[in-house]
Amino acid sequence: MSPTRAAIADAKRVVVKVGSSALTTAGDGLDVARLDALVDAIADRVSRGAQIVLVSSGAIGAGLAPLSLGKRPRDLATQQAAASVGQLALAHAYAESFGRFSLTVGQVLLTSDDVVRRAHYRNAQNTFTRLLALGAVPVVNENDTVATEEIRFGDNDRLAALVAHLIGADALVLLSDVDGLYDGDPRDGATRKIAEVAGESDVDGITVGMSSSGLGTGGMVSKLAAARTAAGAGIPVLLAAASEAARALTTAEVGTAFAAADSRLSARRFWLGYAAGASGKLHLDDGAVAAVVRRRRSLLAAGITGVDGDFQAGDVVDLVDLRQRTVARGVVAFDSGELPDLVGRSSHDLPAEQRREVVHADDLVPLRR
Ligand SMILES: Nc1ncnc2c1ncn2[C@@H]1O[C@H](COP(=O)(O)OP(=O)(O)O)[C@@H](O)[C@H]1O
Ligand SMILES: N[C@@H](CCC(=O)OP(=O)(O)O)C(=O)O
Repeated sequence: MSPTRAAIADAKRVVVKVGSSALTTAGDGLDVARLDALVDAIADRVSRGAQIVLVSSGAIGAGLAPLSLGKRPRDLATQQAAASVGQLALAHAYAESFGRFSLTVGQVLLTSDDVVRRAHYRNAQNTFTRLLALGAVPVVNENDTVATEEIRFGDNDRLAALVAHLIGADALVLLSDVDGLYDGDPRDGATRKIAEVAGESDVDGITVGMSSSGLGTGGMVSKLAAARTAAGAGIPVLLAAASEAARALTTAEVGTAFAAADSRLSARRFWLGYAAGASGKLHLDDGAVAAVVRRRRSLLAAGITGVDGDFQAGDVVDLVDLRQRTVARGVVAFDSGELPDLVGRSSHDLPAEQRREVVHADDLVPLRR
C-alpha cells in the first residue's frame, strides 16, 4: 500500500466531502438510500475511533423537487430558496441516518467570512473542536441562503480543504460521482485514471472539466484545486466515488491519492495563501518570480512590472507571473497609490522612507510547489 493511502486509512481526524451529484438525482431530489450508504461508512470509521467532519453539498439539489423546480436554477435568488428548503431536508436526513448508530449530528453553516477573517476562523475552530470533543459529527455546508455572489465560496471542495486545515485534519476524502482523477475528461473514453499524485508534475497538463451531471458546481477543476490546497498544506487527499465510500474510509485502496507536501503550513501562512481574499495584484518579472518562489526572498519594487487593484498597506495581494498565473500571495507593505512610482526601481534609487520590501518574505506564501 502506498504511504499516502496508509496515512489516509489510519487518519484519526478526517474531513469527508460529498458532492451533490452523489446524493441527489435530477428530478427526484435527495436519494436517501445513497445518503444512508455514506453514513454507514462514516459511522463505521467513527466506531473505529476516528473523528469525522462531513462537508455535504446537496442542499440546492434536495430543494428542487419540494419546490417543483425541474432543474438546477441559474439565478442566485432561486438557488438560495432551493438551498433553504433543501438544507432542512438534508440535515433531517443526516440526523435520522446517523441516529441509526446513536450518533448525534451538529449542523455548521459557514460563509466565506467565517474562514477568510482571522478572528472568525478562530471562532469556527472552537466550534468544531468542541463538537468533536462531545462526540458529535459536524455536518457542514456553505450558508447558501445568505451568501451573496461576491462572498460565496461557490464550491464545497474548497470549503472542505479550508475546513480540513482549520480542524487540523489528518486526511481529506472527496467523494463524487466519478471514481478518481482522469488525465482528460472521462466522457472522452480514451482517458486513463491517475492512481497516485506525488506532486505538481503528475497533474501538470491534464485536462479537467466541469460537472457532467449538471448537479455539481465546480466539476473536477474545483476538486483538483482543493486537493492541491490540502496536499500543499500537508494533508493527504483521496478522491473517490461516493459509491465506494466504504472502501475509501477503510483501506483507502480506491480512487486517486494525493500525497501531502512535507510541511504543514502554520495557520497564519495557510490563511494567507489559501483562505484570505486578495485585494489586488502585483505583476512580477521572471527574476522576481524566481526570487520569491524558489529562493523564498522578499519582493522588492525592482521586480514588479505592474499593479492592479485598490488596496492599502496590510492587505493581501496576489503575485502573478508574466503568464498571469498566481505564483504567491502576500501582505503588501504599500498602498496601491504609492506603488506606480516605485515599480521597476532598485532600492538605492528610492527615497529612504520607501526603501523597504514591497512584500516581506515572512508575509509571503509561494503557491506553486
Ligand atoms: N479529468 C477529469 N477527471 C475526472 N472527472 C472529471 C474530469 N474532468 C471533468 N470531470 C467531471 O467532473 C465531475 C465531478 O464534478 P461535480 O459533478 O462537480 O461533482 P460533485 O457534485 O461531487 O462536486 C465528474 O462527474 C466528471 O464528469
Ligand atoms: N452549497 C451547495 C453546494 C455547492 C457545491 O459545491 O456543490 P458540489 O459541486 O456538488 O460539491 C448545496 O448544498 O447545494
